[in-house]
Amino acid sequence: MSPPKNSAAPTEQRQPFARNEIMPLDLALVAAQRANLSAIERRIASLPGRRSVKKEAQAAWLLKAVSCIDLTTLNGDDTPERVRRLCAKAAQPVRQDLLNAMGFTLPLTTGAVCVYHRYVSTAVDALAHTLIPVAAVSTGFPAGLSPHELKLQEIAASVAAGAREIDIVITREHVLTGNWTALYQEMCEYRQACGEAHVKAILATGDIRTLRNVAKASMVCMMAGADFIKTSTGKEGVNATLPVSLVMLRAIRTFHELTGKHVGYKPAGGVSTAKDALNYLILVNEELGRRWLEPDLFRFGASSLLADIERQLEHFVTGRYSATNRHPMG
Ligand SMILES: O=C[C@H](O)COP(=O)(O)O
Repeated sequence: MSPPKNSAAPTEQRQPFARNEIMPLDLALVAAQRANLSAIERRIASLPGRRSVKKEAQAAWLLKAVSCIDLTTLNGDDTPERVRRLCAKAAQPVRQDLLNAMGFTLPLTTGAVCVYHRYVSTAVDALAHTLIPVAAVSTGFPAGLSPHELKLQEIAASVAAGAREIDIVITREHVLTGNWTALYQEMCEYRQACGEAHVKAILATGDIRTLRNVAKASMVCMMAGADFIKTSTGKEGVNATLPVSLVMLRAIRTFHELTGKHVGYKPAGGVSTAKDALNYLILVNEELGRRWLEPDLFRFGASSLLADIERQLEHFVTGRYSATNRHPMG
């Protein structure tokens, strides 16, 4: 895989964010969604063997990955100070001496900082000198079982506090009971409550049991105006995986072929190594093409991925690995 040109363009030069729109629910299209498990497994098994990305190209791809990270803290013991440290890391994600040694001169930031609603204003203040957007997990994250009206109010509060991206969680029950109309209705209301803020629909794929459900839920959320579809909260038993990603990327491709709309993709939860990141980038590149490898259409939801990427970049520059604790996140 050749290295990306313009690996991590400054935010103001990035592609303008496209918006999806609400379209009518097409239940026949939902019913037509399939997932062939053995074909999916064969496709994923072929990934690491067929493509290896080495040295300079790998460093370029890892810088691209950094620009697509939603740098995340979603813990019960989060504090304003932790969020401020995370924001500082998002604004300078890779040490300047490493960037200098690689001859990398473009500004580099993460794609966003992702926090609970409580810390949106803290993050907005801490990032005020940057163009980095704040993403809020709203709608009763992670289970999504708060009363519907409260979920809509939480979205409105996050937007009012300055969140430019809202990561909503769907009600898994709607998928598990095949109630696609309820899922569509819910998602449409979330989309409307977000206003100008971009909305990412978290499917919680580890909870919805089958890849066919993943394909159908992806399609319903896109019809209901989701700007991104996202795998997981990071709190399910199983979070982002490559097979689930393949199903969601193909749903995005089908939706694009049918509507011309570009919907983004966000694998989240458990993506923690540079090698993982490269596999996801390769899969997205092969399934959707380079257009989807920009921060307006691709993000990693990750709390610890950046530390491993920085470690690998340090190894690329110095030939030595440093301890993970030399790359604190927050
Ligand atoms: O949306 C992001 C996830 O919650 C982050 O999960 P992680 O801590 O496994 O990287």
